[in-house]
Amino acid sequence: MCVGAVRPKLDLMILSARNLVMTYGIADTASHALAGGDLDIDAGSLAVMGPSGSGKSTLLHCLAGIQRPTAGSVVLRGTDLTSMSDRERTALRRTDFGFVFQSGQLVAELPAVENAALPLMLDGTGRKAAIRRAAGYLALVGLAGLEGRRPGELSGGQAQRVAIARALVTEPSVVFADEPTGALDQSTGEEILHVLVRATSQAGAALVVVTHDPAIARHCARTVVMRDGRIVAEYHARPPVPEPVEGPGPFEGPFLQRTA
Ligand SMILES: Nc1ncnc2c1ncn2[C@@H]1O[C@H](COP(=O)(O)OP(=O)(O)OP(=O)(O)O)[C@@H](O)[C@H]1O
Repeated sequence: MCVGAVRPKLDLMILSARNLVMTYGIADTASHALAGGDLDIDAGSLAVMGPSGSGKSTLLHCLAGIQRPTAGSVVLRGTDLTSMSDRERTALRRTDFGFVFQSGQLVAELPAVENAALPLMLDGTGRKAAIRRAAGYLALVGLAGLEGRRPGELSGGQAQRVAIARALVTEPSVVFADEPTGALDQSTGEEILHVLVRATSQAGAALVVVTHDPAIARHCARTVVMRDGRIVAEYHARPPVPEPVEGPGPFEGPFLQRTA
């Protein structure tokens, strides 16, 4: 493991969804949460936006193998998740995906470093090695020195940093975050998103963030907008404009450029 170094990626396209359909209920009561559509996820950060009920969480759950779609495929580096058994998908989630939820969902009795090490210990890594690796990821998210604090002794933002370290500790291919800043104030939320984008990039993982907040989505390199179960728009952030070398010039902040 090399925390902080970019892991080489041989194949840029990590996850591909094709013709995704998710229907809840039947006949008159059917609700079409995903109405068919494609999405490719490669290295970098992707925000999924859209109004309430547009299908954001359902899309995330299908991409992450938590739910099996009614139709369509989700392929992780050549392996179709939709043709796997529940047991196989559960095993794949543990090794290939990391998750960050709205509130950290940390174990109150355990110190930060043990919370971050939990996925490794549950997967059979020895305690000492797991804790050493978790401490590296805590440092990556700016929590060096706070390894021994229990969740009750951490701020909301610090707790989310522990959750980010926990999501990265298994060295996943993709980190999925569902409204990861929803329980934080605006400035802490933006700070945490910045940490999440930077840490996942440094760990060599792709990031998929569901959010309703454009200020949060702006931290991601790419944004898709959903409506009625479909992706209806896609934007790419412009690369940051270099600082002018001499003299004051017009400031151009990062903004979104519509590409679809
Ligand atoms: N378990 C379920 N049973 C029936 N319908 C569901 C279920 N889960 C979601 N839905 C429906 O599917 C549609 C999409 O829901 P989803 O939660 O994916 O949307 P969302 O964009 O994430 O919404 P929010 O922003 O409010 O979380 C909605 O119409 C919702 O009511």
